[in-house]
Amino acid sequence: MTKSKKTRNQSLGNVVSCNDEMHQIFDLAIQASQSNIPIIITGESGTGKSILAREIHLMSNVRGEFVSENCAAFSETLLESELFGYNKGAFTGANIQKNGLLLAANNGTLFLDEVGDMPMTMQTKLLCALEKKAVRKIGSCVWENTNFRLICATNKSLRCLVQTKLFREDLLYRLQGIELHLLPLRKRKEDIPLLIENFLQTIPIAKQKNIHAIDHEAQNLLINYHWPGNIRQLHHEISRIVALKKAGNCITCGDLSPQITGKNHRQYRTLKQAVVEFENRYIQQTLKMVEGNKSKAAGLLGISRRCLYYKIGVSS
Ligand SMILES: Nc1ncnc2c1ncn2[C@@H]1O[C@H](COP(=O)(O)OP(=O)(O)OP(=O)(O)O)[C@@H](O)[C@H]1O
Repeated sequence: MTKSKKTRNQSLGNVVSCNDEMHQIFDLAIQASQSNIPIIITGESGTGKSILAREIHLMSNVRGEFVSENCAAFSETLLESELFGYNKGAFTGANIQKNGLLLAANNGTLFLDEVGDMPMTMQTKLLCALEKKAVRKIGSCVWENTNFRLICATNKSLRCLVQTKLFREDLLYRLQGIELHLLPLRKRKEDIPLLIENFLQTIPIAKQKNIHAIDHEAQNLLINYHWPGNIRQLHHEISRIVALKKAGNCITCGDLSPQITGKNHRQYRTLKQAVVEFENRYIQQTLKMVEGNKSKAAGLLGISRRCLYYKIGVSS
């Protein structure tokens, strides 16, 4: 019996989606959660890898904690002490003995985010710990048993990292029991209205201000935007809007960021730049139409050959 279930709109706990491909991923995640096979979640930054990992932990039958670490956030030595722990006196500043996260995750789930950024020496130590199901603290010669379900996430291709010798091939095989790939938001635009609705229900300030709707035009602008930062960016956009909104219960175009409405002044071209761009395009089209014959092109464009040569930067 799973604790978290797919709801009517096919969401998996807090992971919301109405996209068919994502539903297949949800089904796979439910199946995977009931086994102890390592899981690797791939996808661009902000596509929901961390929240899916947490849902898998909630659905699984493990009794222990969900312990999470971002492998890109620490220097090599810090990451080592975070993961493996240390004995008192193991290095300057080690005033107490400390368990690492591999021990803290015993009987639970260890989630290693951005695993592709893990330094090589740490990869070797991790592989050894996974093989032995045991860890040795820094400065200790005692192996301590630990048994956890491993979920890793990466926005890089581990196969490419293996080819460039930045990731151990044997560790890759050890990690990739089941791969769950999360689509970028631009490939599941049907999720945008559902996510907006979800964020309006879950962002506290939206509830406080009773902002519960979005008008059609504003929603269409959000659907048509390409979302390079994926769902994280959409979440920030909605959080920003509700925080700044002074009046009204409905989000409108005027509330959206300039990069979404296309009114980003820094990206705006002057009239002169726009005219030059148009002229160049038009001249190239005409030249193509007359198969490069400059006299014919000049005639069609109503300018002298000399002027045409000047405009396309060729000396006559
Ligand atoms: N399907 C979803 N439904 C609801 N919220 C989501 C969904 N996917 C992502 N989010 C929200 O988007 C934000 C980013 O998600 P998350 O941190 O899980 O992404 P990530 O892929 O792990 O990012 P990174 O690769 O940068 O670590 C979070 O606020 C999360 O709650």
